[in-house]
Amino acid sequence: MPQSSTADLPSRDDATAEMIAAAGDFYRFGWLHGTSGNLSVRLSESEVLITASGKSKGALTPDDFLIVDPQGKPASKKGPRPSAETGVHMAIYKALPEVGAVYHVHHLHAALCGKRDFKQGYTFVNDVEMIKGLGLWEPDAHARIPLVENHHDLDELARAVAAHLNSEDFDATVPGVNLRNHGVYAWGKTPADARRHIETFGYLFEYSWLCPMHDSESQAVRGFAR
Ligand SMILES: CSC[C@@H](O)[C@@H](O)C(=O)COP(=O)(O)O
Ligand SMILES: [Zn+2]
Repeated sequence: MPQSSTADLPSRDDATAEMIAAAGDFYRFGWLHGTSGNLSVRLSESEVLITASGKSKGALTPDDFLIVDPQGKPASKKGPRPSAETGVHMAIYKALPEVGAVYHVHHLHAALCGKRDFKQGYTFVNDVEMIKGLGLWEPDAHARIPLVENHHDLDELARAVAAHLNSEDFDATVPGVNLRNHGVYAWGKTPADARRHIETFGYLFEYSWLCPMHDSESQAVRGFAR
């Protein structure tokens, strides 16, 4: 699992604290109903700390995390089972060596936008201040938040995400992907970056769904000036 620098990677305790705090907030935002969602943080070139499968992410304790290797295999035979979607996390770390954290939530508006936009393959956002939360600061910044088909077979899902990240369509300036009828994955160099990106996607999907002239194309069609 090569990456540019391992110097700034967090300790297990710090990564655990970051994920418990982020997941608790995402749960209270209504993005992690039931046992949905999963979170991981890279600890070293060969270790990722990930949430255990089937836990309420609103009430995680340090025992609800385990270390897996780059293939997603648990480091210890004892302890909880890793997230069912460990393969998706590993596909992201493999394709994007600079990534240090991957967070996944089931955001309602992401699922709604995914249903609406699946044919075009992305949700288009522009003309909204919050786009800066993705690190896009140009005055005319826009983002095509990509949509990938969901698969019940989780190995197939991991392969679909890997194929997207390695495709010509992949735009590295947009730090996430929306899975059709499922939820959003966002990543970042640090846990704080991944958290900011998840929260920004949450806002952008709600805005896109709730605002009938949410992008410049829709504004033009409806005759709205900027
Ligand atoms: C609550 S069903 C959702 C799961 O199928 C999955 O998509 C999910 O997000 C949580 O799976 P988990 O194995 O707990 O990490
Ligand atoms: Zn999920």
